[in-house]
Amino acid sequence: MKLISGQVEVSGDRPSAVTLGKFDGIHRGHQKLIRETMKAEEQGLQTVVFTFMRPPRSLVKGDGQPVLLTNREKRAHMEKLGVDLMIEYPFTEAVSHMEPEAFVEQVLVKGLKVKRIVTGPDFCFGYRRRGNITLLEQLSAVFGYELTVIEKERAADGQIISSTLVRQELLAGNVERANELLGYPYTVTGEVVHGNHLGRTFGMPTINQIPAEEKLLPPNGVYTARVEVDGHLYEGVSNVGYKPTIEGNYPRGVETYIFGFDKNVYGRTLDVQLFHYQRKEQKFSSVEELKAQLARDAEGSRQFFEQHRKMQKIPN
Ligand SMILES: Cc1cc2nc3c(=O)[nH]c(=O)nc-3n(C[C@H](O)[C@H](O)[C@H](O)COP(=O)(O)O)c2cc1C
Ligand SMILES: Nc1ncnc2c1ncn2[C@@H]1O[C@H](COP(=O)(O)OP(=O)(O)OP(=O)(O)O)[C@@H](O)[C@H]1O
Repeated sequence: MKLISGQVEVSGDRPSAVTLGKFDGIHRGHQKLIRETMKAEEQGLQTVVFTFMRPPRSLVKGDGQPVLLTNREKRAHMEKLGVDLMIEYPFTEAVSHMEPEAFVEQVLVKGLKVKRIVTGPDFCFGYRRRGNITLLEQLSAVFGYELTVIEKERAADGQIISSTLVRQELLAGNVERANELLGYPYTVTGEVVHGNHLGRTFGMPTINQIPAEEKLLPPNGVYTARVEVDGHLYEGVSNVGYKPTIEGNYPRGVETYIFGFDKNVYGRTLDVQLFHYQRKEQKFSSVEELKAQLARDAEGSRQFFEQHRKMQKIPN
């Protein structure tokens, strides 16, 4: 996959099929849109995903709302989906004031040689979000591209899937629901850093990770989890939080006891997949109590995996 990041002037070398949006989370709706865009490969078009370097709303309103995917994680997902070109467009003052007609003509038509545009029905763009599918339809006759508007993907209960909904579910601790909407397990990526090496003395070595500041974390507590190391998925149990039982001040992090694993992974960047919220993070009155609870947490996680494997509910 080719990446163009932070450039206002973009140019594609081949005619393209383009889909646009923030794509935070790349949920099932986004995946449907991207797959639809990729169908144009049969007509010799390259698949382009046009996204902004950070959610436009955070700049417009000045709030730094946490994200489901960091830029780095988003790139990895796009690559895996088979996107040919990903554009991370800078959201500068000038860009936010661009009229939608100018954006279509200069960026999509002249820059990317667009022949097909794929969006959802509510896609808005340009100054004051005046650009919409009606305008894209009108301009398709002028610039000679085809517009495909796809219906919104829904959850099994009929609810429309959106990044906002996934964020709400995760913040409420509903990891299973979030995973259903995403179509994959919510994953936290981070470098493995040194902890206090206390876990080892309990017979439960853990990996400690401090995720990117902007990454949305579910509520502090214990989660059934899986960690990917060298292409292998290891089951385990994670704690999200500050470990209040242990003296000292710790940043909010993710700490995982990986079952049957004792390789040295310090300094490596690993993915932790979350499946199920088990309990709140607690301040125990002694390390002994914490240790006993950790054994129960691990057992809870093992049981979850065993039951869900039987129901074939755990993805490979
Ligand atoms: C599954 C799991 C649950 C945990 N739950 C708590 C908790 O409720 N309260 C707490 O203070 N620390 C909790 N911790 C963090 C432990 O305090 C930590 O694993 C232990 O201190 C070892 O840390 P170290 O790797 O820095 O040595 C939990 C850790 C894991 C892996
Ligand atoms: N459930 C869905 N099914 C199909 N397409 C979708 C779905 N949700 C969003 N899209 C489309 O994906 C593109 C990117 O949209 P965007 O990144 O704003 O997604 P969103 O999930 O609706 O985000 P938010 O919740 O922040 O509004 C748009 O064209 C949008 O219409």
